[in-house]
Amino acid sequence: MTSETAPTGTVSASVPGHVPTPDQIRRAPKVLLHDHLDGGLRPGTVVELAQDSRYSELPETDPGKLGIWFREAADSGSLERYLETFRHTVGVMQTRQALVRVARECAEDLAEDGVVYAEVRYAPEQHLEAGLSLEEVVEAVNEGFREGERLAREAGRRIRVGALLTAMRHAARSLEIAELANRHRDFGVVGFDIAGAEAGYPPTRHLDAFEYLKRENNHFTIHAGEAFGLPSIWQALQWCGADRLGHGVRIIDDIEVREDGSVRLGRLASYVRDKRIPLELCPSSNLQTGAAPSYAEHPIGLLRRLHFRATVNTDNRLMSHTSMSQEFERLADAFGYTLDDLQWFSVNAMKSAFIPFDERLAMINDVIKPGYAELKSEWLFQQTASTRASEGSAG
Ligand SMILES: O=c1[nH]cnc2c1ncn2[C@@H]1O[C@H](CO)[C@@H](O)[C@H]1O
Ligand SMILES: [Zn+2]
Repeated sequence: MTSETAPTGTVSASVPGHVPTPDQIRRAPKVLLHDHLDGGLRPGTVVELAQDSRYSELPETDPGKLGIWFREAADSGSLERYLETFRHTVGVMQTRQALVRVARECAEDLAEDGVVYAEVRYAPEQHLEAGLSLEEVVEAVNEGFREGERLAREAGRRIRVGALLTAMRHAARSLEIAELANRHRDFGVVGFDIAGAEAGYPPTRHLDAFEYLKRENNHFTIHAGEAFGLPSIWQALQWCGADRLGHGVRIIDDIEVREDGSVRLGRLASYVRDKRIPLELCPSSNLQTGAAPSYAEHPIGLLRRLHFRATVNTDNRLMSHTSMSQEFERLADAFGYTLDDLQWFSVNAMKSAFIPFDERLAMINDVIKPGYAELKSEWLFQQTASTRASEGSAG
């Protein structure tokens, strides 16, 4: 497989340290591993679905105001309060039509943003209030993703979307959801996850689900190291056997940066880095829940320099008012990332996806690398043209 390219600061010979423009970032092929279906609805869709289903609890009925409400309510500094906002999105996602629509729009919106591969997660157990079965929920979401992929293709964009089935960590249905994920494997579902409030709900509560998935040779990620620190990450990896960490940002607590700039990794941080455990980092979400103070101080800067298998993700596009392009833009602003850095994150993410290795490799070699190469060569020729023009006007 491809090597993980040079660390920050070492730019390739062909492209000097050029911070990409918003347009280049949007056109760059991006890979998204951590995005919640119920955290990414269009505000206008929430309003319309609420009208259709006579859901009367929305705090605002104007789409613009509702979008702002979600962002502000999620800007709470605590994961628990952030999660309260999902009551309204889950509230309007209880019928087959609503699920198909939300999934279709999700695929379309991601494709429009230049995402070429996405794993989108949701908790089927939260969509049963109007009488759907777990199977019907999964079928509706899969149908929506397939429709969205098709509509994106018709609009000249390419995206592939896989689903991750989430079990809620405070509930007790994880084994059932793991079995559901296993039944729908190869039919749109690529893995399993647990989410919800972290403190007080360690991943080991769900050991039976993880052991079942391991026996089935299936894949899973675990939300860990977001609102709670190292013990949660350690349990997720060493007790539960997670393939990836949802967030995992608190691994930073096991890394010491000394005054002279040298760095010492603890045993757990070394394990995560050396075993190439993918970190599904979500910068904007972390700022809202208080897991990081600012983009510039977000641990992703250090984790990238230390060659952790870091990936960039949106978590909840509605609550964080973000997109993959936005996350990349914020990081490029904060850390001066170039197209080479953005390619590194995208290749890291593609390597860490739950689809078969040959398909990941094809995405890297046939889609991601050529996409970045195109942008870099475009920029190179623009540079040559503008240098010539300025030489011309000077002479
Ligand atoms: O960042 C997060 N940490 C933990 N749980 C989350 C996060 N974002 C969303 N959810 C939870 O996952 C459920 C299924 O998608 C959502 O309903 C929400 O409760
Ligand atoms: Zn999440």
